[in-house]
Amino acid sequence: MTELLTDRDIEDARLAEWTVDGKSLTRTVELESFPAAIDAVNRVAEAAEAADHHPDIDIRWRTLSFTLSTHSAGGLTQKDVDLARRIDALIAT
Ligand SMILES: C[C@H](O)[C@H](O)[C@H]1CNC2=NC(N)=NC(=O)C2=N1
Repeated sequence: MTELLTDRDIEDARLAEWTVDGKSLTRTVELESFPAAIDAVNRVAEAAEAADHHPDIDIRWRTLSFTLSTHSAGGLTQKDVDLARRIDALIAT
């Protein structure tokens, strides 16, 4: 099983756009339009499936919220940090 990260590990990862609640990481982003938001969701979905690690995604018109947690570990792992970085790259404008 993948190991849980410490608070220090998460700080050191410097995920500037993400907020941490202890057991999950969240980033909310506003895209330029609803189709642009859906395109972003599709890019993230493809990366998530390839990594076999899946975010919770909330879609509200053109605002997306991604919430990351490793359910099988009961908290944050390196998989979440890696996926956060992938999401940052995939939604960068
Ligand atoms: C079998 C497969 O690896 C697991 O079901 C994966 C799939 N995607 C997952 N995604 C997330 N976020 N947490 C998990 O524990 C998880 N488990």
